[in-house]
Amino acid sequence: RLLKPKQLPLPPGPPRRFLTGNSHQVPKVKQWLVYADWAKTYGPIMSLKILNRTTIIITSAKVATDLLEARANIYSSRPFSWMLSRLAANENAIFSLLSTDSRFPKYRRMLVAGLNKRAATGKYRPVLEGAMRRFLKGIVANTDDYLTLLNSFSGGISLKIAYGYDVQEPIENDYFVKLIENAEGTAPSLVQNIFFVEFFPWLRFVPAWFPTAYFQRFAAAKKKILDAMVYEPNAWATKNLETNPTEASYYSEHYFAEDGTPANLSKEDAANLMWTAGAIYTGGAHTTSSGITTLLLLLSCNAAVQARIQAELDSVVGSGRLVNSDDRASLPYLAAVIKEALRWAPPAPNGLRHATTQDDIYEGYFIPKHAIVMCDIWAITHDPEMYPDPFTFNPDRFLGESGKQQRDPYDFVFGFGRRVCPGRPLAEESIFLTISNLLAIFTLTPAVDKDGKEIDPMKGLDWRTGFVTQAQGFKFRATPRSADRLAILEA
Ligand code: HEM
Repeated sequence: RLLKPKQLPLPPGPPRRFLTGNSHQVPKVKQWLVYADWAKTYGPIMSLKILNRTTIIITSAKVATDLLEARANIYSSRPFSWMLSRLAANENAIFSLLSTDSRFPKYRRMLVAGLNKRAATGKYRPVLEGAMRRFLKGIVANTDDYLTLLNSFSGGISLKIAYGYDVQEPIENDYFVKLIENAEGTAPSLVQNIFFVEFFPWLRFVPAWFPTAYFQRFAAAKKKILDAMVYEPNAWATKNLETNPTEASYYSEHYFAEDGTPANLSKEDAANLMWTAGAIYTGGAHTTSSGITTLLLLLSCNAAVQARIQAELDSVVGSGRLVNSDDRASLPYLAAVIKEALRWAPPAPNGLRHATTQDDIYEGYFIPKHAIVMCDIWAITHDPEMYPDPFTFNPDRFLGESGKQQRDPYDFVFGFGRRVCPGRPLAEESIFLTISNLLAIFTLTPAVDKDGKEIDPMKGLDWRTGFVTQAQGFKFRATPRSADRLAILEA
């Protein structure tokens, strides 16, 4: 007799407590390491119960491909959260938007078309090159401040592409750059903490002044931050386009009709534009800079890898000009280095949470409708079966005949199925341009202590917890390879 799906067991997981389930075990920091560790006991598909909600955790490429890709029709929604979606009013943002919402395919189409490779290497090329030059000049002035420089770099690209907005100097004081910097961690704080309103939705009617309604006041404060990131640049863009209609950006492309007059968008289309432009601004802000930070870390302590990249650059590009997008296909070693760095430290190690839209069965396990599905991308890119010796940074694994057989980590690092990152072409291009030109002009070495001894950047290294992680607490030096090369930056 066939069992009904609900009679099948959930995937295994750590032992649960009566009523509260696994709530006491939910890791607060570096979740990707904890889940990878649990997988050694419970296998590549696990389940947690947090009060009455099921979370499925995937830690292998096979399960991720079987479910998030092959069954994308079931696994491509986002979890509904009373705190994030409703009380902080973020349900229209693509990161929270349910796949069953009629706007979902529209948002995706707009973003995929707006951020594709042709756009990244064509109309947005001057934006990426300008941001790269600003970053490299900042490195000349003060290498120690590279984190601020990087956040301004990726924030600046997103703002220019999304709205046509030029960041103001000094960049770290720019209003919109500051807005996004201050918003870091806002959305995770609404979904990673356990709020009872998620399990007893009637609590949302408890007024904010009520002494126990801390969650209402918390959500209201976060709503202000999340709203500002979407409404304020949107208001700036519409106003700017009245006086500056030639500014090319994602926003202006939708705002004007083909004949150059305002397209008189319907209320719905104007809202879609506001939310998708907001997705470029927020989605692009920390991810690319996380990838570049990892490369700075790895390159500064790998002289041999750097020397090989520089030799490749010198033979393909020479020393008389900056590297540009047309060179990318001729620089396979550099491509392997960047790929390996993103495998070694995926910027979004836990990805973004998916959710199911119907009951499902996988390998004899029951996966309920509305389950939260998390994929531990870090665990996959550190699977020793797929990437032998996974903790070693080894770009050679992607080169030569055996390199061709190697599974591409970008299949995981940018997420899955219908939710796969629409910003990937832009991210790849900006990382390539920055790292190639950095090494064309400078050589990186670890920072030195007061006695002139090199400090091992891996010692005392830490990683930020959040949707996007970033290496913290290391320093490096950037020495110009020659005065002539440095001069190209100013040309
Ligand atoms: C190295 C850089 C980047 C990495 C590693 C990265 C990674 C990811 C990942 C893992 C997801 C979740 C996919 C899923 O749910 O399965 C995602 C979603 C997304 N990313 Fe990126 N991303 C990067 C850069 C960017 C950039 C530059 C932009 C925009 C300019 C962007 C915009 C988005 C958007 C809008 C989504 C949400 C898609 C959806 O919910 O349907 N990302 N990204």
